[in-house]
Amino acid sequence: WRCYDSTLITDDIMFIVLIRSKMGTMKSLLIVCMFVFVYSCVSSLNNLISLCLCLGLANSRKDVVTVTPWLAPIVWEGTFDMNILDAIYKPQNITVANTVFAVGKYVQFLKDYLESAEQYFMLGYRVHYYIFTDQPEAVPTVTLGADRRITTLKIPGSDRWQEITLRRMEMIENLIETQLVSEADYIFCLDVDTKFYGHWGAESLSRLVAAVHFGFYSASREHFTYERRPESQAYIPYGEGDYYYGGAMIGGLVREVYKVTKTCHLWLDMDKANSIEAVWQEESHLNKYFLYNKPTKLLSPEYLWHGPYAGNEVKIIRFTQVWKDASKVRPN
Ligand SMILES: CC(=O)N[C@H]1[C@@H](OP(=O)(O)OP(=O)(O)OC[C@H]2O[C@@H](n3ccc(=O)[nH]c3=O)[C@H](O)[C@@H]2O)O[C@H](CO)[C@H](O)[C@@H]1O
Ligand SMILES: [Mn+2]
Repeated sequence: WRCYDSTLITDDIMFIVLIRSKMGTMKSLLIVCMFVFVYSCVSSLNNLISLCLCLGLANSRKDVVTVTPWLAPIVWEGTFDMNILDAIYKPQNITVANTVFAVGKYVQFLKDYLESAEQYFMLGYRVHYYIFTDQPEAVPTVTLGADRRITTLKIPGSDRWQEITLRRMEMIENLIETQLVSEADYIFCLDVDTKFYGHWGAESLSRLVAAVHFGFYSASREHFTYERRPESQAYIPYGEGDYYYGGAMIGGLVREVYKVTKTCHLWLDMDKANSIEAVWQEESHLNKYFLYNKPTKLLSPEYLWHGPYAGNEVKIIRFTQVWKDASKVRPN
């Protein structure tokens, strides 16, 4: 059952890429055919499916990097086959939790968020939205698909937007601890000032999933806006760092995301005790966490974009920030 382990699939991809670059196309094709034959004789059907996926799709995007230096896939349009992925994940009967916070004026984003999620997010899977808000009465009534439901959780408001965004770590940690360990398999924690515009499905599932921030996917690491003050727990020195990840998306197995939120909550508390707030609040801490706990899958900026128009490499927008006048919607 190698398909369940993304790193093993990646091994296969690397093997194919390696022989294609070392030999001519005909020779490598012959070797691949022999390999497929031997492979199919000795492996399960699932292994063969995994190999076919790699043969067909591994090199289909030449304009973008599709694998990290630690061999985690970076998900771009054209690098995966939904039929194969659904054949793997659907039989597992998984439940996907989705947390979203709508505090103060941000409740206005809920309608579009939920309606678009119902059109594109994890269709065909059991989805449970958990909406944290200070105004449960303002949660819109949205028609949900079969096997999809909403739980509204009342939380206090705040007069600082930074406090609202960074407190998400602690609240998600508590939710997982008290409920989700027994209620869900995977979780995605997303920003609410957003909208889905395209398919977001099982290709996004893995043990620990991060999204490459749209502003930095082609930037060099010196330009990443990591926290640079050594006094903060989020500190990352110049010369270190892999990618700059967006705070608007944390995903993965419930138990893995629990570790993210617990650790970041601890670091946020330590910073608070030292009267320091990281430059991008919990996003800075998240970047520190992912530097030392590498995500097993990265979502390309298709999954965290910043407007309705696609870019050069971004051929499809799946999930995007919506425009907001921060001075009008934030409390400070
Ligand atoms: C695209 C992206 O990666 N965005 C991140 C970025 O700025 P953003 O400008 O995207 O932050 P933001 O104002 O959207 O706040 C993040 C989230 O906190 C919630 N919220 C915030 C304010 C408020 O009054 N009410 C409320 O409910 C809401 O769910 C919102 O989506 O940096 C923030 C930390 O500084 C977060 O890490 C965001 O996820
Ligand atoms: Mn946002």
